[in-house]
Amino acid sequence: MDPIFLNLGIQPSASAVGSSSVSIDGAIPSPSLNQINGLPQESKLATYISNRQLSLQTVQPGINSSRQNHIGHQHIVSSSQQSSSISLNQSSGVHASSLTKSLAALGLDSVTPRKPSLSTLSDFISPATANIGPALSHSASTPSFQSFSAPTATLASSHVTTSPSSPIRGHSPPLEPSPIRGVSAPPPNGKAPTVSVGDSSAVSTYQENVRGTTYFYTAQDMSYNPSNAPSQNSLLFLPYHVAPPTPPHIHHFKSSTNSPQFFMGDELRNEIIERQVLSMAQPDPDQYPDLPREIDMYHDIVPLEPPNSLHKSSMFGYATSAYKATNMKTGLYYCLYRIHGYRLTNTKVTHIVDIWKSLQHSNLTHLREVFTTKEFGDNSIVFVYDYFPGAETLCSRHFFNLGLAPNGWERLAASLNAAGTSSSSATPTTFGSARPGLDSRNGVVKGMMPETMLWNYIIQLTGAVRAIHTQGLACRTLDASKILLIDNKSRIRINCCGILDVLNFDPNAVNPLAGVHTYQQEDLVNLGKLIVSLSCGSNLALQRENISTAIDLINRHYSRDLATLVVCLLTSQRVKSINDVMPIIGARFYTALESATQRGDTYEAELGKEIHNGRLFRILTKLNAIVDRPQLNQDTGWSETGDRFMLKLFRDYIFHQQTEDGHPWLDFGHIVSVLNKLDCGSTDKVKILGMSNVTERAEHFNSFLFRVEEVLRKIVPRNLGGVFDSQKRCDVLALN
Ligand SMILES: Nc1ncnc2c1ncn2[C@@H]1O[C@H](COP(=O)(O)OP(=O)(O)OP(=O)(O)O)[C@@H](O)[C@H]1O
Repeated sequence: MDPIFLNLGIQPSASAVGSSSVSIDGAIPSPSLNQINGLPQESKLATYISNRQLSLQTVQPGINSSRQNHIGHQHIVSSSQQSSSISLNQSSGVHASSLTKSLAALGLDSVTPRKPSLSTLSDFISPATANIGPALSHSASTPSFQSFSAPTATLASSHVTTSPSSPIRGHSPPLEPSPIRGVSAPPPNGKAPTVSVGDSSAVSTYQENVRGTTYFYTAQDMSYNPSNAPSQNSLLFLPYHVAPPTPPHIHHFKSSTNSPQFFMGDELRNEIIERQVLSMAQPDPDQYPDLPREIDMYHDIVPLEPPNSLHKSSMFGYATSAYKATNMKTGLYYCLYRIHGYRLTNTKVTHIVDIWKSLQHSNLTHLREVFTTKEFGDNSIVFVYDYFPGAETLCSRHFFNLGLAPNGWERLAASLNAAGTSSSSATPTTFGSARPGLDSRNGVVKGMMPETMLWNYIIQLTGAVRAIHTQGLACRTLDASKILLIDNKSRIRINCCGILDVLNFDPNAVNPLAGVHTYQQEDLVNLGKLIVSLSCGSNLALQRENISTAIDLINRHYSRDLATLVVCLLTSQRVKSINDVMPIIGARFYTALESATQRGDTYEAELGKEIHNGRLFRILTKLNAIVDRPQLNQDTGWSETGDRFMLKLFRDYIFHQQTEDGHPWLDFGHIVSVLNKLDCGSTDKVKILGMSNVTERAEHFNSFLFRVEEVLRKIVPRNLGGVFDSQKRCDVLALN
């Protein structure tokens, strides 16, 4: 596509009844410096706009006229204001056959060939990673020194050369932010900065004096030329943020839909929302009348188990309860795992607790701290773990949720008997359908876990156990009731590690960790038992009288590797170390790695969409904080009056457009495109027409942005700060 520079000119709209309009059109008047947008003469923005417009007029006439020959005529009028209207009006003889198409061209295509403005890529590509140049700005917060491109004429007046070793001394700190956002300016015409030849550390510096304050800029701050980029010199970067399509490697392993994927996929969104809702749930005070308000450094105590479910844990020998709680200092959620009626007698145990605290693995719930409390009315010891909203134990997922309990095991065993007990007569894939009495779907016998899922668990569990053993500890909680499934699919974490070490701590032992080797061997046996119980869908499979039937089932249903692994773990031929399991897992590691990588890719693609959404939301928040405040009519800082009225017109330009025949015109692409132009401070122009109290002029997107920022800088501490500060997540808005 030919280079197109939007040149938005004044052209009264035929259907514009009101007194003002914004139109996209041809010629641009060249405003004098002190007329520009009512900005003070010394304003960098005023200087920049003036020079930019002059240079556009002198340098680009051919481009402007050629563009006018290519773009069809359009006329779209805003409906929101009787007194004002906004129109897109491009002078050309060609008829507007498709409004949407042409506007899309205005919004997106027109920008393709242009060199990037300094701020264009800043939100997403850091100079370090993208290698595309320095000083890319970010529009989400206060303008930074890096985001400023100095105006050409003013800066040309002086420049100095310095090096990092000779600090610049100025009247004011050199990093003072400029009000200009996202304006790209070429280096001063014909006045290149001085650079010390042969001294690679030298930095070219410009200085500008405004009302007695000296600002210093490096050449890198002032301009960015992609041709200077070492490895990207043949690329031009879009000066706007546009949402790219889903990457093909993601698209092809997801179910594709016809609708454009602007937002995160439903499945992932629902999953995340569900977890967020759960993590913020509060207990019903009627159901839990005795719940303490605070325990140690934690408040908002929420039980994770139903009321009246208290029972003695078979693993710990004490009654236990799990709560979600919020840490007072950090506001983070944790799981408080309480052991009822336990009195800690010796503090030497802190040594072991410290080792557990230092142990981090993606398949373990991290132990954060241990404390004792009497807040529950007894002596309790509380183990604080990371909290995973919606986590459920493997026991509840696989043993109770399949509709097999309580007689699942019996049914499975009976099915086996009905099918005959010869382990050599069936293959894992055909067994289910070949044997009467066994309900099989997709080659999986009901009640028995699919082998791929089993291996997936085994890989994660052995990874965690390996990390624990390497640390000189033993897990001791390898049981389906102490393994959490933390998503709806297959991510698991071993829970409650370290509790038995504390509960069974012998203060008189010479070496409290002396029994670790024995416990590690027990871990291996427990892993074998866990595999058996998961394969058969029941803990009953582990009972002495059932175990041989269970092994027989495994032999018949699963691969030889799995059967071998179980036998090795459970019998005397068992593996001596967790590392011995790795060769049996073999190439299945690749499968696990592959699916983890694919998942990572998917999440990254989803995250990419949300980056854009969050940014545009921020812009909209800012704009809407200013427009339509009639009660503040007397204050010239707001959109109902004077110069600020243009912000309201601009809002209409984004959202309230009409076709020539008066119908509302909505195009998501237009909205996204315009917001992106605003965000990056595009130099494209929107022409304001016939406003009663504002002279006709073309407005850059960056000057709208400047106005929004300027007003917000004034009002946020006064009017909005309180509102947003009271929100826990005010950083998302980053208004100032
Ligand atoms: N770190 C955690 N994050 C989120 N939920 C957790 C966490 N730890 C435990 N839970 C939840 O708390 C509940 C109780 O856990 P617990 O270990 O007591 O299970 P249990 O089946 O009651 O075991 P036991 O029979 O030994 O008491 C479970 O539903 C579990 O999902």
